Amino acid sequence: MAVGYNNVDVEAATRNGIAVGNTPGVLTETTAELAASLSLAAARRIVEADQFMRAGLYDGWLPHLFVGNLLKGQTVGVIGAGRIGSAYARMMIEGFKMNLIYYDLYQSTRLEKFVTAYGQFLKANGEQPVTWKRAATMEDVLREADVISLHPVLDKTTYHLINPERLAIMKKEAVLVNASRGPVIDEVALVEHLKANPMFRVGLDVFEDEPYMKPGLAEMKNAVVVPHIASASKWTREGMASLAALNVLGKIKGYPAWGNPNLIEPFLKEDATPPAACPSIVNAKQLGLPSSKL
Ligand SMILES: NC(=O)C1=CN([C@@H]2O[C@H](COP(=O)(O)OP(=O)(O)OC[C@H]3O[C@@H](n4cnc5c(N)ncnc54)[C@H](O)[C@@H]3O)[C@@H](O)[C@H]2O)C=CC1
Ligand SMILES: O=C(O)C(=O)CO
Repeated sequence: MAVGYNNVDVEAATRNGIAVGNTPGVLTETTAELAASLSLAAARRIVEADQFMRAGLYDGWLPHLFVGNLLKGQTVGVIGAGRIGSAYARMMIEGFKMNLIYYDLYQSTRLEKFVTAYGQFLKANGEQPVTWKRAATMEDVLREADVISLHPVLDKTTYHLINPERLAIMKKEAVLVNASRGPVIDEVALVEHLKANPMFRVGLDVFEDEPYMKPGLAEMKNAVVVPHIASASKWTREGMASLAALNVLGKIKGYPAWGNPNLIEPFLKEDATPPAACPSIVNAKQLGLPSSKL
């Protein structure tokens, strides 16, 4: 069960009349929160400092001990401003008063409106307003942002989206976070970049050859690594299980596909019968399945 389905050959499934279900929406905030956690952990060197403390190396406050990056007033870059990317952007903007630059194939009007409104609120309170920019190219995001989080789907257009050339244009003290899919980053190139740029930091939830890391990554102090736990909250995992089970049940019962997979709340109510529909079938259109609404 997952929202990402890059590991499924949807074309082959469609050719064989097989419906492919996924679990959108219930992972959005949980995954965005983990990306925000990785951003903070990398920017403020939390894991390094924790290891230092546990090793008994702390012998008093020092002005330069584990100095990291301040987020307030800096720029957050989002590549792939869909459900999760937009939720992450809102957290970083509202939580840390960061400015936004994003790159997506589509305009995220709702996100832009949110930043504009929040900027006006800050201004009305005598504070520096936050700003947003939709970048014309991914390179613009990489050049300008202080913290960059990757949230696109994995497909041919995003495979090794972060490569040696693109790493080279990022700021030397940037923070890069990936809670999308491992192969979005060329991990061998990343290890080399981390070695050459000790102030460059990453927070990774996903890896190119999961469950393995590329040689050298585990030794890098400027990398925070966690084992694909972005969606690991109880509410989310229960929601994923419910959506997956309701997709299967719906197919067995011959129900139509739900009309709007971005609006899955009716399937999650504990005190109500779920709609007679499959919550999210990604190849519903290609299979010619009828569509249902509330
Ligand atoms: N680490 C984890 O546990 C989790 C990882 N994921 C990953 O996150 C991905 C995104 O999930 P959602 O936000 O729900 O999907 P979404 O479909 O709402 O957002 C994906 C966004 O990527 C954009 N995009 C596609 N190709 C692009 C390109 N070449 N350049 C820039 N943007 C591009 C799309 O236009 C879309 O806005 C999933 O496909 C999955 O792989 C999702 C949940 C948990
Ligand atoms: O849903 C997904 O795409 C995952 O990676 C698992 O949470």
